[in-house]
Formats: sequence, C-alpha cells, structure tokens
Amino acid sequence: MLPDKDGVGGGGGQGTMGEDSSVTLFREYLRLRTVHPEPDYDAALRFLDGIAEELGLPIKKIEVCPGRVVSVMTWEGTNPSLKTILLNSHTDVVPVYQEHWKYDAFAAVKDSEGNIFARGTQDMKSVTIQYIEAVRRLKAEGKKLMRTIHLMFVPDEEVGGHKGMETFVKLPEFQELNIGFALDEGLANPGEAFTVFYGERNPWWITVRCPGNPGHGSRFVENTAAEKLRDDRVNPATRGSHDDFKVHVCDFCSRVCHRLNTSECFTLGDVTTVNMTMVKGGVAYNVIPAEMDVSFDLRIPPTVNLQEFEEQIKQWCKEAGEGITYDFAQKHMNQNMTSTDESDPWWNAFSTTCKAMNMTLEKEIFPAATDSRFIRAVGLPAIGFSPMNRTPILLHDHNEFLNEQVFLKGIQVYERLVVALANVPAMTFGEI
Ligand SMILES: CSCC[C@H](NC(C)=O)C(=O)O
Ligand SMILES: [Zn+2]
Ligand SMILES: [Zn+2]
Repeated sequence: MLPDKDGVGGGGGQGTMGEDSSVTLFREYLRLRTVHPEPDYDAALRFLDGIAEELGLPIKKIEVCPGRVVSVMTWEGTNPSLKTILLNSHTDVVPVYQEHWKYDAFAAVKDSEGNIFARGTQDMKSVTIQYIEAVRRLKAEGKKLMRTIHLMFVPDEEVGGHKGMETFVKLPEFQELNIGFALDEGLANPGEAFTVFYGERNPWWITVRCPGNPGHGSRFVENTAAEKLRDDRVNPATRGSHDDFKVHVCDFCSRVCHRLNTSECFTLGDVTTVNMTMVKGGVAYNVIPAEMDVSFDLRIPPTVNLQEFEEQIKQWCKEAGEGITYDFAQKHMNQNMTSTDESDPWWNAFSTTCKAMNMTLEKEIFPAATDSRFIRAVGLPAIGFSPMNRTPILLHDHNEFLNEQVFLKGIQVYERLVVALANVPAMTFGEI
C-alpha cells in the first residue's frame, strides 16, 4: 500500500494529482447526475458494475419496478449460513438551485481546504464510497469475515422509496439476503461527536379538503371553502363561530415548540412537528371556489400513540366546519426502534468499536425519513449512521460539502465496523 500523504493512515492509493484514490472515486461518483426528477440511474448502475468487477464481487440486480433497479454486491463470509450484514445506501440525490451554489453542484470541486462541494457529498454518496473503499481495503489485506456482507444500492429514496426500498423489502429476493443487521444513512454532526439514529419519526402527509359554497367573487357568501382555512373570517356572520384547522395546528405547534425550547433532553426527533406546505384551490379571481385544499407535513415520534393522534386530526376537521375531509399521501405506521442496549450483540459490536476509536456517539431519533423505516418495519435492526463529525448539516441545502479528511476517516471507521459486525458470534436464538 502506498504511503498516505495526509497522515490519515491505512488509506487507498494515490489518484490524480497526489489525491487519495478513494477521494478520486468519490468525486467521480458525485459527477453522475442521479438527480431528481430524472435521475440517470443507468450511469450509477454502470459505475457500480465496474466497482464490483474491480473488487471481484458478484453483483445482483433486481428490477423492483420498471426502470427502478436495486443492486446488491455480496462479499461472502466464511459462514454463509449466518445472518448477514447489510450496508445500505441510496443512489439518488435531490435537485439543486444552481444559482445559489459557489460551484457547479455536479462538478465535485475541491477547494484549498479540501472541502468537496457537490450534491450528495453528505446525502449520501460519501457513505456509498466509504462502504466500498472499506471493503476494498479489507479484501486487499486478505481479511476473511465470518458473516456475509451485502452492499445494497437503492433508487428513489428521495421521493419516498415506494419504487425502491418499500417495494424491495417485500420481495423474496430481499428475504433471501438473510439480513441480521443493517447500516443506513444518518446526519452530519457539527461538533466532535457522531450522531447515530435508532429510530425515525413517522412521516404523515395529509391533505385537508375544504368544500364550501361557490358564488360571485363580489358577494358575501356564507360558508365558503376559503373561510374554513382561515381564522380571520371575511364574513362577519360566521367569524369566530368555530376554530379552523390551521388554528388548531398553530396552537399545537406553539405548544411543541415551547416544550422543545424549554427541555434540554429533547431533540427534534423527540417531538411532533406539523407544517403547512401547500394550499390549492380556485379557478378565477371572481369565482368563489367550491373546494380548497391545504396540505401538511407531519412528523410523529415513535413514542406517540398514532391512533389517538389521528383521532385528534379528525376532531380538528370536525371543528373546522362542515364537510371537511382529509386523505393521506404518506402514512407510515410502523414504530419499531432498534435496540441500543449494551446487551444487544449488534449494538454492542457497533458501540464498542466506536469507543475503541475514541468516537463519542449521540443517540437520536432521526427527524426526517430514510429507507431505514422500511428495514425496521420488517423487523430488522437498523442504525442510521454517516460518519461525518465537525461538519455542518447541509443535506438538501445549497453548497453541500464534505471535507476529504472527514471522508477518509469515515472509511477507517467502516473498516473497523464491518469487521466487528461481521464477526458478531452466532446467536443462540435463530442462528444455531
Ligand atoms: C417521507 S419520504 C421522503 C424522504 C425524505 N427524507 C429525507 C432524509 O429528507 C423526507 O423525510 O422528507
Ligand atoms: Zn439520504
Ligand atoms: Zn435526502
């Protein structure tokens, strides 16, 4: 192995201009435009095929929906009958507002401080390449692991995972992987610590439909769709007669916000948030619409009783006026969390390895949604972890970047984690 110019140690070879070859590969992957709304998934599949060939690993492709392929690269363990380790990552990225970026968001420019700028540097092309490079180094060292490792690359996480992981976990090809434990994405941490996620808030996307009396825009019309959306009623006859849905939501949000700000123990993942994100309706300035729709993005922690919460929503609709209904565009109901008890063999392997590397872990509930929710929903333990400390959280933001030293350190972290997880002894229940 070539010496490492940056003192990171245990690195890959030198790529272009003395750059570590792992960084060069990362930048190459960042340049693939797997960006919504029309991700170039074929480019990602070709890239991954090339890597599988380099590593001498078989790669299996499963078309879960037309044009949506999951690839699985497999490094077989010395005891392939044991439960396996899944290293999951998604290949798609969210769109950019290029005019707000310092550099082309798909050029993977590296500045003088070693910060690499591109969409996907944090979410989550870094993790994909870190998994690959960790496996490449372990193989090059001649390591043999007990459990099989699957590197899974999935499409469409950023648009809800319906044509990706949500469908794949229900297929026999997923069952056949015989997964025992999964790693998936987390978030950067601006401090020294690393954040790990053992659960996620449930995303509920709701559209509240408010019907009302139509009529000429110049008149006082009673019981309009619009007045069910607003608290300062236009019509003096009905103003203040009942609370609208938005008032209930605002009251609820200010109570949550107060709790979040007054308790040191809470992070965003521990509280429910509701945001009004869309309002639709109307056909002309002078026609009072027969219906107006308002949409909300709700995120509910796994500790909340979901049935009771839905009853609350029903009540708000009832109080907001006649004929109001709601429907869901997204309604995740599973509340499984992954054990972070030291007695849990998977968590124990994960946490003791991190401790041995002097890493401090902060355990949290993921505030948004990742593909881990589908993995946990089929009863598998999954930890959300992207090894990025000393890094501002910039996923989905302008000028997303990751420093190359942080990236390289992450490869070392995975090298150790993969060995530890793959060598977790066979469990008395279910494995022997
Ligand atoms: C609910 S499906 C969309 C998934 C998306 N994930 C992230 C990490 O931004 C979100 O939470 O909105
Ligand atoms: Zn992501
Ligand atoms: Zn994302």
